[in-house]
Amino acid sequence: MKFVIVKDYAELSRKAAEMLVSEVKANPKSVFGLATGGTPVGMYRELIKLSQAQSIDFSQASSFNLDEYVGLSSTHPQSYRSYMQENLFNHINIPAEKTQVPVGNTIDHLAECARYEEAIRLAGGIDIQVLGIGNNGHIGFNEPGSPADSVTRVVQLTDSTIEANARYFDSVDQVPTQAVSMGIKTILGAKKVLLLASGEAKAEAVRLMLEGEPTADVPASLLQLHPNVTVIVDHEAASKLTTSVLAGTKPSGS
Ligand SMILES: N[C@@H]1[C@@H](O)[C@H](O)[C@@H](COP(=O)(O)O)O[C@@H]1O
Repeated sequence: MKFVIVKDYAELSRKAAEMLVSEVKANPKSVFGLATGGTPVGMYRELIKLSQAQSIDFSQASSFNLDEYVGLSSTHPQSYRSYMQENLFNHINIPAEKTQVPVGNTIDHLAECARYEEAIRLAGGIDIQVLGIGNNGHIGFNEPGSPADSVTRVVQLTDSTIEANARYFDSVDQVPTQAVSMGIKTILGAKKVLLLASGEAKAEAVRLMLEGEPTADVPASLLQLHPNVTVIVDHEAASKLTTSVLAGTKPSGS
């Protein structure tokens, strides 16, 4: 696991965007795994800036988002599809039909989840998966207890996740209680993973992710099982790490 501490959110956003640009420059047909939430907003902003400044071509690229709320239509302002359109897709030349976000308001969730897994497989798998991290260590919407062999499925959101995400809705009771989410196995199937964490509220989750054994109780800790993970955190998110992690002597085997 490659662990990078940066001074602040601006630097984190720049570094992450530069990694995605390198990816598409090296392979114009890159398959991106994308994330939502507050953390990657700055990365998308930087990515748009770099793309415009350097005329980066996404016309052959494709993308798969981690998750979507159950019950929200793609045009709902708080859907993750709307988020992606506003924060990225409307501003780069990735073809609309090559951007995939799970459909949250289908009548047949099982079929949608199976279709999504199959679409990732047919695309040749994800080249680089971007992740944020929830305060409770979730990745995508894989809440504590999500098994390492889980694939795309409907998941129940925990109260803490619903409360944390209520800031995007008018009130907490408008936050959907379920989501369609890629599973841990889906995420671990990506060739590379890039996890971003910023701010003190993430410090404990970052510590639990990197210290100790991989466990389903802290879904992000299962990333220790992946051979190519880059974690970029700012000083605040790194503030609870022990010196052994900071010195690069832990986690072992990565
Ligand atoms: N499903 C998303 C996650 O993908 C995201 O990582 C997490 C943290 O969000 P934020 O970056 O806003 O703290 O929120 C949501 O639950």
